[in-house]
Amino acid sequence: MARRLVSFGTEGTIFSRDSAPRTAQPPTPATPARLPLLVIEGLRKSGQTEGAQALAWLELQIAKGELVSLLGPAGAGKSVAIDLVAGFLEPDAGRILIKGEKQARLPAWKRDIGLVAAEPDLFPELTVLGNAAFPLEARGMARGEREDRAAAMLERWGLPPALGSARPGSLPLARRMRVAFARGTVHEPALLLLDDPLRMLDGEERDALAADLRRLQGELGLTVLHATRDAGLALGLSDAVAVLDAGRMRQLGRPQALYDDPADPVVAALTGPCNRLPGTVLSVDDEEGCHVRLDCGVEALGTPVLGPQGAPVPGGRCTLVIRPERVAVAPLSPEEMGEDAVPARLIEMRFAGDHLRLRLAIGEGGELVAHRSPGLILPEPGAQASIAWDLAAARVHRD
Ligand SMILES: Nc1ncnc2c1ncn2[C@@H]1O[C@H](COP(=O)(O)OP(=O)(O)OP(=O)(O)O)[C@@H](O)[C@H]1O
Repeated sequence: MARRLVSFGTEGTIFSRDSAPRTAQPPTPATPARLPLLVIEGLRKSGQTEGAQALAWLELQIAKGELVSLLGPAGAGKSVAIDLVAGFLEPDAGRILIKGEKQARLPAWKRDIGLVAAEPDLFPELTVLGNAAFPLEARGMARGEREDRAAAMLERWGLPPALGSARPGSLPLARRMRVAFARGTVHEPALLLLDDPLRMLDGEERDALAADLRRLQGELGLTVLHATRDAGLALGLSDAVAVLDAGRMRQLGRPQALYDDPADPVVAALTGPCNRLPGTVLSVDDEEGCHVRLDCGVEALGTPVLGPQGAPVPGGRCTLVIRPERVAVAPLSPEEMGEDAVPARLIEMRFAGDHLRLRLAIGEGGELVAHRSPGLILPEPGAQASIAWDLAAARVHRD
């Protein structure tokens, strides 16, 4: 592996939105450059069972015109967070401010929000136009004006005027979701809450709606808090992403900073495919990086991360994290491949469209995955191979 210095300082915060050095707890909340439209401070909600935490800690700010995603697996607390901001649930602790106003004790219908959930939840007895106009009707707007505005908003979301008189039940799901987006934005809410609204769509329909959301967010100046389980969607759509796991926010950052510099192995796994290789730290050096003996016996180098558990220390347990696309693979001996290359054996190679997925055996019972572009010269299954990575691509986290 090419040796180059990527040292991590002790200043900064893992909750910074920039790819600043990773540091230990306690976290400092992210501070957007612009005045925050939404402020969430120390938000907490207990779960439905004794002692459980539905949301153990959430702290973030969203500036006007920004889209921030809550990314986490099923049960991470994303919907609970959205429901707390919407006013459907009362927090046990913490504060929510929208445009500087405290939201405590403000019922949902008085909050300056729009909401689109995973199910379109349209009113079956109303027409498409009636559904889209509903928030304006609830605010007492005269029929003519609200129908004009609703028709214009439906069109922005890609629904032609002829559909206005249809019942939502007659439309396919992708179009019903678009009606729900029109209904969620027609009253120009200060904050748009999206509880995984693309979850049930797939393929082109999903991509098209995601692209329209991003475009209309800019055109309408929407400020958005979006919840999703899908790392690709969160990273591709958002100005910033808050990674949630078991009710706790683990890291907040810009998409690329999160992907390149996850604060811990859990964030690494939640933000994209990664190899997590357990081992013991042999040495830590500013120039040479962190020298690790993996449990499979292979010695490897990575950049030490000063994360929530502290920095890796010699003799301590650690996890070396490396993204599959950062693992170079060649049908060569380690000597031919270069300094710090590791002998490997190809177990399996699978075609995955834009890349090939290689499973490789290393050391005694070790295994890792590499993604390589089709067209590269790669080893044959079972044949000799070597792998290598750049020091900056591998991260060593203290366990
Ligand atoms: N109203 C509620 N009050 C207290 N706890 C709740 C409430 N609703 C859900 N929970 C609990 O909070 C935890 C998080 O659930 P939540 O629905 O927020 O997860 P999620 O991240 O949105 O998952 P998914 O992606 O499956 O929607 C779960 O353990 C759930 O049982």
